[in-house]
Amino acid sequence: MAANNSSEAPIPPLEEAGGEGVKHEAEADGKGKAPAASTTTMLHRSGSRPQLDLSGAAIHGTLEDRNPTILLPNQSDDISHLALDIGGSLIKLVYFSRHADQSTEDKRKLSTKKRLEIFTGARRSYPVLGGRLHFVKFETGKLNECLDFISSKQLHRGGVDSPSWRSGAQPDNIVIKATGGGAYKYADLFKERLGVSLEKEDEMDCLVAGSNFLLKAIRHEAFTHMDGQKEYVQIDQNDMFPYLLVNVGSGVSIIKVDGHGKFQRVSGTNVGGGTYWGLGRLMTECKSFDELLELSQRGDNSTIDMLVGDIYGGLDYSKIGLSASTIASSFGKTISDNKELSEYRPEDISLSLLRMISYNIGQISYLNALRYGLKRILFGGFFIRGHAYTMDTISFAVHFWSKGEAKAMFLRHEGFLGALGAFMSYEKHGLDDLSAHHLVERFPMGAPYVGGKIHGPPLGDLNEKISWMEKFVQKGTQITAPVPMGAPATTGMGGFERPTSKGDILRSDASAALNVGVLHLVPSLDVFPLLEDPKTYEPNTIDLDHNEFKYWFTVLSDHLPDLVEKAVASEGGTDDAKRRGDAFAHAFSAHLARLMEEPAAYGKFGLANLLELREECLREFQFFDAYVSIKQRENEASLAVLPDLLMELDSMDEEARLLALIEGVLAANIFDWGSKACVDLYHQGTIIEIYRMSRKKMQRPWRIDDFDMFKKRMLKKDQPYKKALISVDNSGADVVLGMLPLAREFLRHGIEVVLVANSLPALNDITANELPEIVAEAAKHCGILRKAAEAGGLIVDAMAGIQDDAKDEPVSVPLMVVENGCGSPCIDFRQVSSELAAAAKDADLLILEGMGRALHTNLNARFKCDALKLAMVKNQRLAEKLFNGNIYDCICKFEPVS
Ligand SMILES: CC(C)(COP(=O)(O)O)[C@@H](O)C(=O)NCCC(=O)O
Ligand SMILES: [Mn+2]
Repeated sequence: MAANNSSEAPIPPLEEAGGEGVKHEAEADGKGKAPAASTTTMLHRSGSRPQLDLSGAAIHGTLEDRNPTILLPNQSDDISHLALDIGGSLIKLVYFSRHADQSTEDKRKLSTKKRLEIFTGARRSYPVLGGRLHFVKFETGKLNECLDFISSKQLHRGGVDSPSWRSGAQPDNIVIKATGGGAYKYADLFKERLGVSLEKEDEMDCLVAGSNFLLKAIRHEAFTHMDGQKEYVQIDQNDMFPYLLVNVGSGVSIIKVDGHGKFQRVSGTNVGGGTYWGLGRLMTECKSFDELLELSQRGDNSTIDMLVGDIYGGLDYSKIGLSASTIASSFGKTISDNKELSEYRPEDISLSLLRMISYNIGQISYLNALRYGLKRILFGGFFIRGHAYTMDTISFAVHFWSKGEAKAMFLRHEGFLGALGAFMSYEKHGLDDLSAHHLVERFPMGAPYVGGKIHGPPLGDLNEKISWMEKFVQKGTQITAPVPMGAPATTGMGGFERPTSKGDILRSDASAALNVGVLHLVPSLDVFPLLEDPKTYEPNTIDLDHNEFKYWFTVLSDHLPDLVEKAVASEGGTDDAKRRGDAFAHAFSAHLARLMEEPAAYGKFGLANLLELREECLREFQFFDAYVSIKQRENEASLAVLPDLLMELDSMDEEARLLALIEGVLAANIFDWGSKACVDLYHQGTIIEIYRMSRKKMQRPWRIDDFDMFKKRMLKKDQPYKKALISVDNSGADVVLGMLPLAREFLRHGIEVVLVANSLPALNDITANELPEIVAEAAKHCGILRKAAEAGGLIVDAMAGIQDDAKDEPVSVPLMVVENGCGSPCIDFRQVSSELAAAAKDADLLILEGMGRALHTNLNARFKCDALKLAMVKNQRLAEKLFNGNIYDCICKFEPVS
């Protein structure tokens, strides 16, 4: 295991390890809108390269606008960057697709923007638009497939929606950024087949730029892998450097990274992925890298390697800390065995090779880390392929040699460093100052189905996706991912016994692909400014460990038929809707199955992510609002009884009213179509009957009951609240009979109110688009709401024909509605809409309502302003786990800042 010194070692070829059995891809083209991506500017790529064409730029908008839109008349409405890393074995593609133009901003958004003085892209000379970053790979041997892919999507011409494509015009001199040896080798072919020139980018530059980008912009990109356990590590953006980057391709490059664009290739080794695959191919009859890796799962290297115990008569050499199972000499046993190659099991050969090479890489990396005093070693490159045993072996070597001082880390996008770096080298993609909060990672329905004979996901439209899913289901391909996750047994300090494997099929490469989703770029997302400490903030209340996941797997699977029925009905119950419904159910079940196998498969995954995944899957099959008619029905029924409720409330004194209002919120939070228990309940009566019953049951003290503390603070005359952010939850009684009357009380106290609602539908949650209409309806019966809604720009014209019971009241504080940037039943305050972030700046009270936003997430979140968390617990297990309580318990948790 001699380390190569950089001065003597042959410079390894800078390409990736790989082989057959790898196709594409971790991408899909869901048509669902990303939350809150709102843009008005027209941008496109010019004919020659994907850059902004600034000619004829003009300011668009009024002069008072702080940050007016800049109209670029010569830009098309689509900008798409494509970059390639063409290695010896694999071609990696990274491309950016812009969202379709979403300039149709509704009145609410425009007036809110103005009121809150929201601007996007203030730090840039031009705004960056929302879009998606896709990661795709092909075997280099199947270059034609890659060219067909680029051509079918017209990626080299800005995508199929770009004007140049639609007009059929053939732009000349298109330049695509590319790195890797193939950028030289295949330049002519690209020119011939696609008419594009490849602009070569230095491979080291690209690796470093790609790695820096990932660490900076993607949350939980890096992870450690020890004894089968994956643990995500959040690297502090301000403390990223220095680190050692080890890119394990066909050969290995070792780079010391000191900053952005600041690095030095300090070493390398020619014993890398290519060596494993090359020797393996010669010594076994494997036809692909993956096959070889799969064999190692069942190998026993002690039949080939000379172990310490072989030399010491089965004993440890404890004086120097070597256990009997330590490999003394890789392949050493074969010297004295007198056996032919064919007499060794290919499984054992593969494992010996894998261990020899992985240890060697780990050791050389450690020595270089030691040489430069570095503690962090990041491993990338397609040799790793998300293969648990490879990662464990490398980690073990680093841990062993450094005596635990240095840490081996791996990257989820390990194979795409070069391609990402090439992508970053476009001068004006505008992505350099992105932060994690701008990127939302989504796992499209194709993700669980990579590998096997059917490759996916489908590249085209919805119909293709569905038929692909149907084909998949017919074939009955197993939805299992037996990536070995069991802890390999270690014996003392020396090394591992044979790896424990969970099955015979290795989906190493597939799992590597599964570990990355499509990155949705939503420039209008922000960190919520009232978070006490965004760095330590964790939205999920409960860790989704294996046990917990098992529970949620059952709950969500059981709920699926009902959800599909609602979704299909929401689309008219047509045959097409039924087909989509089936496809959705299969896609979501497959995700669940995949996560059941490996809970960390999609990065750090909590219940919030799981519930959001379900909504995203629905959108992917074009179910944009499964509960639309239920929501409408419940809104109407609730609005009909609202005047009576308001009258009843108005007859009470201030203190009694406040209690009735909070009781009302808790009682009405029962209308939750995501909870099995509640859905069962709905069969027993009308919405109004259930609401009455729920109110009657409101017995204090509630399971958490800070009401008195809240009342005291709320009614403090010398220090009234100024502005309350009220995050609402469900449609119908919840918002109409619960939250609106509470908001009205705040307005009555002269407190400005901002209602915060979902950007996209999720179950029966009310959305920010739907809310103004409900406020307007309610305002017909209530002067306070009407004046405030008018002041907040929610109602533009005073409505005719309504009783004007508020004409004598002074000009009201405003009532506004903002969207939260989410399309999920939960909320992650690291990624909220810029609208909400702007509205939050001077708020002194935050109210979170509902199980999703106040219990599953944010129960333990701390804010810089007072916070009131209100919810009814509609799940027995959660009630027990969090509060040692029971289903239908109520939570009123008040957390004043001082
Ligand atoms: C999806 C939900 C979080 C929505 O609850 P809400 O925020 O509307 O109070 C909730 O319905 C839930 O946790 N359901 C779990 C499934 C069940 O208990 O049947
Ligand atoms: Mn809800």
